Amino acid sequence: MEKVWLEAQGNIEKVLTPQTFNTWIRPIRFGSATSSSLILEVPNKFIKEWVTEKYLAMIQEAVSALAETPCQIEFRLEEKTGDGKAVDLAQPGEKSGSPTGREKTRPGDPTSNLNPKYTFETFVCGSSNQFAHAASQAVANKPASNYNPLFIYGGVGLGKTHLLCAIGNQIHAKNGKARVCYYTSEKFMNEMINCIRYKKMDEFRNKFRKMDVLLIDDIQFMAGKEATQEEFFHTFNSLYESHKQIVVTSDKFPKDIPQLEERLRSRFEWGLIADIQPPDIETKVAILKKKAELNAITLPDDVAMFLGSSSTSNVRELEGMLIRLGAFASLTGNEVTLTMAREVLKDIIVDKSRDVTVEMIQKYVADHFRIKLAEMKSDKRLKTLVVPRQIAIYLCRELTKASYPEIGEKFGGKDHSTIIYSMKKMERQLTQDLELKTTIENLRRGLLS
Ligand SMILES: Nc1ncnc2c1ncn2[C@@H]1O[C@H](COP(=O)(O)OP(=O)(O)OP(=O)(O)O)[C@@H](O)[C@H]1O
Repeated sequence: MEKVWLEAQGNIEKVLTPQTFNTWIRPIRFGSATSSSLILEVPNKFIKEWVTEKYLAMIQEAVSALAETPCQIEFRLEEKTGDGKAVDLAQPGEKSGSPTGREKTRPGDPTSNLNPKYTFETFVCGSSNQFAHAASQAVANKPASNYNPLFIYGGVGLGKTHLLCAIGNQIHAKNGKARVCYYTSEKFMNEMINCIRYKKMDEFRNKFRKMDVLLIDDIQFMAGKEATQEEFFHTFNSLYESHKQIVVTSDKFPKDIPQLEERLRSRFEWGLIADIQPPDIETKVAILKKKAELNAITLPDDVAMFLGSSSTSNVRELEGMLIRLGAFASLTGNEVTLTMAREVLKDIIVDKSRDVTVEMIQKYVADHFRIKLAEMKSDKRLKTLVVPRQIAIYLCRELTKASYPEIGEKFGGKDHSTIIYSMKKMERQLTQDLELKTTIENLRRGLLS
């Protein structure tokens, strides 16, 4: 039967393009046979899946014709000649590959594309990204082991590149000799085009295929670029078969990337797919605080909250606002305050407070303290009424554009000097009373949500 298979392969070669034949059919080897079935060996599960889907009928026909009897075809994964285990990049001794495998990374190596600031230490983990964070850490601790490929997807500016680089940086920190390559898919494509132009494709292929870890950012840019996908597909297979780690990021789930070849899509789905969701307010605030610390910007809690409550989930945009505030503060020699933040960012932050009215605040605060609206507006001096009233006045000033006289008018016709006095008192108390501060923050958050 082995002869039958070799002959069948020859016949199939005549009807397929050389590229297709070499990719899918040539690697298939004779395994064993019975009178009515043929077991063929394929080098990996990707080829097995693809060939079963696309070429099984053709192979069956070719073999049955030569054997002169209907023949069942079964594919089996080839036994690896090596140990078949994942390479632990933390153990330099286990590495195989090209003679340059033990060399230190040199300037100009693709590793130098990694942003050194994007590490796990600088990444804030919250409920929105904890799965992707954990998966990335697992991959960084044990590359090419459990999650290969790792596919990270999520919206714009949610930290995909950060995690991708963190994986690369950690692997590299553990083992300086690991060949870690970070590329955006766009750069991969541009470099490939140049190499085709200058007839350097062998160099291009060798460069990627000798990597221990390949990190490709924004894979969705490969959509519709057939030649790039084809090249990446071969790079992928070559690395995967050599037990090298592949991590890709995308703004979409594999099946939602338009014009992505099925064979690539299925490969991405073989491994682990981890998503990053938009951060909640708490995570946004925690990220802002971390970024402020890293950039030596003093960021008061109320300002962090103000930025965190803005409608954007894009962390890059939040970071931009923070840097702007920091720059403004340092240029004017002032501290970052809420008033300053509101002024400096008035064109950027879609200020939800614009929708908040004095009446809404009065009702919300009155409900919170379980007092009547009429009591809120009255002149009664009971402490149980004075505190909510002063808090409401403070929030009116903070969240609405109403002037002191307008606020006074809506609080039972009080004079504007009473409102100013109330504001000043509240500002003073806020510097000493943490409980009051928390109450106001919660009320503010409730009003803006
Ligand atoms: N959880 C986080 N902790 C700390 N920084 C974060 C976090 N998420 C995002 N960032 C920061 O936000 C910025 C944008 O992140 P990044 O570039 O990784 O986003 P992305 O998802 O790759 O965006 P794009 O879709 O545009 O490629 C970076 O400066 C990154 O450090």
